Amino acid sequence: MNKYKIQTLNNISPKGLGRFPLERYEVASDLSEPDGLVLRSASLHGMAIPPSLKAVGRAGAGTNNIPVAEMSSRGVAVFNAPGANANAVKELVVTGMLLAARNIIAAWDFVHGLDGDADTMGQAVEAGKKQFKGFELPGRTLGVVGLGAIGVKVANVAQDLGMQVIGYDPAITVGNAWQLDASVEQAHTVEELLSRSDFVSLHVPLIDATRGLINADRLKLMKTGATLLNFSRAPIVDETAVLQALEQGGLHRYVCDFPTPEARGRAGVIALPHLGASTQEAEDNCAVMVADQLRDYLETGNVRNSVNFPEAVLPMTDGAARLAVANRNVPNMVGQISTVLAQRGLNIADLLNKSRGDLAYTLVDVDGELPDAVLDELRGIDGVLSVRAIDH
Ligand SMILES: NC(=O)C1=CN([C@@H]2O[C@H](COP(=O)(O)OP(=O)(O)OC[C@H]3O[C@@H](n4cnc5c(N)ncnc54)[C@H](O)[C@@H]3O)[C@@H](O)[C@H]2O)C=CC1
Ligand SMILES: O=C(O)CCC(=O)C(=O)O
Repeated sequence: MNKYKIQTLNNISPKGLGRFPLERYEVASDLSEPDGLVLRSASLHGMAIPPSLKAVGRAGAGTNNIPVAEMSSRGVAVFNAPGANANAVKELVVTGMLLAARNIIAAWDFVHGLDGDADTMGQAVEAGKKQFKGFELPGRTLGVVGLGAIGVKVANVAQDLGMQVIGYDPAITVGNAWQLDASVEQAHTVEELLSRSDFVSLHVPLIDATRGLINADRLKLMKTGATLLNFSRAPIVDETAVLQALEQGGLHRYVCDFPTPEARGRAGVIALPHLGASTQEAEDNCAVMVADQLRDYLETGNVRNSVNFPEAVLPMTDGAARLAVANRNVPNMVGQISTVLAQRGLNIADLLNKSRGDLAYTLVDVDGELPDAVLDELRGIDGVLSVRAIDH
């Protein structure tokens, strides 16, 4: 049996990579003809996609670094690790609110600039500290844009800290709505949320609809002295407009995880080096989750937590050979697939067909073996994107 080849494009937690058994997998950062890629923030945009590729595992949440539509058109499944780093981001958002509220960065810099003996330093501390007087969180309003895995955790912890919380997410899932503290209030528009919040925290994916979500016009709606936190992605915020709002005194702080040359060192900007998911726990959780999902997909064809393929789980039929076909979601694809199998005298023992948007996915267990000629014939059907016999 051939080994599956997994290429890593970033440092991936050994705990996750350890889920690929050595007798069935070769895992390396440098190998040819990979079956699967595992990555964090490495960009696949513009990269040549090897024809051998069957699956991509994003050990994290955001998939804007992956050309998902192109992967779909090649029948390549893309997986991520929903929620696996959400607690890490939540903790950094709370840190960000406190850094902003208590003027910690400026105070820290002030202490670094002190010199002299203990008495001199003590006097400077007591004289200087008044410039860093902050404010407390209870009673302040936090607006959370995007109530997914991270947004819900941020909303709930802020509620626990005594804050008023309002949230905006027109596509909140039922599962996330169940997780949300009942006291979190719904904002009906981004504008309403911005105008009512002392802190605004963004937790949306970078997609066309969220690019530039926070622009000059919307910044004008924010309360004077409010703080904006962006732990989502840089382009969700119009940074030029944010820097202007800081300079004009409308905005108190901009806390973000995405430093740029323009923002670095500017008054009011607290920029961190994309640290949201950088905890041992989150790195382990993400790597383990995507490794398990990739293994399941490669070894059984089952799909869990894909961002482009439908969820598809079919127990393996004993003694059967499994076929996995990704195709365009158009009529008569299952009919054509089963006709080819019937013409080749292959009996279908079990079948699952699921669709998601423009893509459909079919798992077929057939009695006996699946000759290569059958796979080639299936690949020739108009609308078929990828065909795989599961090697088990
Ligand atoms: N700084 C860091 O290290 C990290 C950053 N992230 C970023 O955070 C984003 C969110 O992560 P998760 O919460 O795990 O994702 P998620 O998919 O669980 O939640 C995203 C939520 O945003 C909502 N949404 C989408 N468009 C919206 C819009 N226009 N207005 C309001 N809500 C909208 C969705 O309905 C969904 O509920 C990721 O896509 C990624 O870009 C995620 C993890 C780590
Ligand atoms: O892997 C990382 O550190 C980045 C995490 C992230 O941005 C994400 O999960 O979307």
